[in-house]
Amino acid sequence: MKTYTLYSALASVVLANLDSAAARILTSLDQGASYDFVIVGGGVAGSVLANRLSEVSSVNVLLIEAGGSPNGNLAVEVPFLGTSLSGSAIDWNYTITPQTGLNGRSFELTRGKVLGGSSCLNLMTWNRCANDLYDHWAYLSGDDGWSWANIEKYYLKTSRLVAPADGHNTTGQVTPSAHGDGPVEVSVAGFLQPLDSVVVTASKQTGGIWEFSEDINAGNGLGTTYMQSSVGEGKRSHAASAYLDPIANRTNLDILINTQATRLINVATSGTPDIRTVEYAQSRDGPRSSITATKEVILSAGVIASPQLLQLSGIGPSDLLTTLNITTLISNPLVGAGLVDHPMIPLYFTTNSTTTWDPVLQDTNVFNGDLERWQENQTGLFVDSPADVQSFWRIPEGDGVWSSGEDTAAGAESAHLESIWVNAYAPFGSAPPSTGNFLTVLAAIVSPSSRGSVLINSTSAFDQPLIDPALLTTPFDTYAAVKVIRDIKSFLSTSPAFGALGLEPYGDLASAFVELASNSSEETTSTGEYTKLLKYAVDHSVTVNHPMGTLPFSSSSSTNSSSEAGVLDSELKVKGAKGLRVVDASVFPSVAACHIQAVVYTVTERAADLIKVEYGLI
Ligand SMILES: Cc1cc2nc3c(=O)[nH]c(=O)nc-3n(C[C@H](O)[C@H](O)[C@H](O)COP(=O)(O)OP(=O)(O)OC[C@H]3O[C@@H](n4cnc5c(N)ncnc54)[C@H](O)[C@@H]3O)c2cc1C
Repeated sequence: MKTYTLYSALASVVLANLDSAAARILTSLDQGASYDFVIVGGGVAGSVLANRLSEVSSVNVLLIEAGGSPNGNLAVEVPFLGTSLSGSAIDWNYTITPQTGLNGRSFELTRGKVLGGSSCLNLMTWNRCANDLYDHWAYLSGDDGWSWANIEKYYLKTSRLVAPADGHNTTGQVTPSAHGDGPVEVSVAGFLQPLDSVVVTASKQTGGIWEFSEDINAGNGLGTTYMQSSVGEGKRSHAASAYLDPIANRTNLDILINTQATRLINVATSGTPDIRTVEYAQSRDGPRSSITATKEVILSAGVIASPQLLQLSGIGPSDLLTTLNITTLISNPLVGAGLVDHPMIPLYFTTNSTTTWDPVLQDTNVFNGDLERWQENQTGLFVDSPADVQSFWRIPEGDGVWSSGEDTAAGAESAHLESIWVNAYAPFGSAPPSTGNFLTVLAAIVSPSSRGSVLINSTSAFDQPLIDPALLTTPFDTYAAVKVIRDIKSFLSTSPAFGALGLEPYGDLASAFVELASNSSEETTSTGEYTKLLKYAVDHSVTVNHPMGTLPFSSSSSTNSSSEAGVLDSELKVKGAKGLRVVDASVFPSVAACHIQAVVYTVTERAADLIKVEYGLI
């Protein structure tokens, strides 16, 4: 099943060819080329590292990327078309394993295969998570450098607030002082929808868990807020446009595209493995070449490919490696374990509002008109991602679910649940209805307790590993799936602002919504609401595409067998190895309860300084 099918059929007509003409971009390396740092993967983390390390003119940096350049791909540039890129040539087109928590369903997991990585295909929501996420990471790793007080300066280096595409007055919609002066452009929506003010009014009317927050990036990760996105002047601002394009004239950075790292090789003849050689190829059966970094290799291939490459190189669960006849260099069962993603349940409602953007999906002429408007002067619906408002909230302390388990969130300002408000039918796995007006509420669990894995089942880097996010496999997560739907149902039915929309649950949701039983013991009978909502969640859950945590960092002193064990030390170096670091979404030591790209940018900004300090470069 395809998770993001939104207007993919229509958008396919506007996909342009990749253009890989930027300077310093290579398709093969010169004989005898030498590099201090070799970075594998040119996504969010790899692009930031390539930029920050090559700021030092005395070092030479090589960035190896499996995909090509995103330049010239209209669907990357136009924010509204972002979801059409799932399943395209710049997607790795992974499929997750059949999910036991979802009745055996499996579906595609989108990951960018292009310079800029998944930031070229994502939905651009810009959340940096609550301060307490970073404080929790400092606590888990014993490294105060990860605390918010110390990492704030790195967040401020990632991005800057710019005006929305329509230049409207954003007073009360965002707090400028919470933003920095970095390369990624961030803005609130430049073509606000009628639904947005309804949700904001409802949040102000209702308060409590729905309370309005002027800026979700100002420290507290809770409340209903105008969504900020990595968009500037109506165009997507991604890792390659923000961090690579401006430095195309640097002569100490080479970018090798359309080239896949196939494994890492130990250069030590004895003692601690020194893993500074990268083997690479341009096709499954093509010749293998290799390059050795004089200082270190940094793996930024993302949450799926980074653990895959470690396992292919003999770093991972020794049982698994033995089964595949791979010699174990470093035995660590945590390599690839701990995969966590945010489950998301789309809820559909019909509405009597005629101001939804459903016609864009229902009529090619309307779609083309909006696209032409964007092409003319970057205005109109297509300057934004399909949603402009989001809400984050917690399951309260007194809730019975906590009697059987610890809080799954990082702290009191980190959410358990989220809703994203879309002013139309946002299709996930099925075509949109050909007529009618709709509201979609995307209900997500952002602090789930389920943990899955990424494990190779072949010795080729060209075969996808087994990716099991283990969605909805814990009692907390199934409870939270029902809870998030119920909280949204209650918000919609109690806040007067929604009254004028005439909302009615649509499709399977209509039969899942039943009146709360007067006798709570009826709740879990086959006709009770709890059972019906859980079935709805099991049948309809997808993910928000936020996988993380497959190579967690940890206390530098903890060993692989201790309870605080991780794969990396707190400076992101692979434990038990020399010359090898990992920097990407794999490294998160606990679940981040927000959309995670800004967290990856922030982590990487710190990582770049850690590397510079280690080699006396600052
Ligand atoms: C459809 C979708 C929607 C999303 N929506 C949002 C959102 O709205 N907001 C948000 O905050 N986050 C969102 N995300 C998540 C966010 O984009 C990612 O978390 C982030 O990009 C991860 O950064 P990364 O550096 O870890 O990996 P990536 O950005 O994925 O980069 C990894 C790079 O490594 C390359 N690579 C992999 N293997 C190899 C190899 N063997 N050799 C060479 N190169 C290799 C890849 O091609 C890729 O370029 C979304 C993601 C997707 C896919």
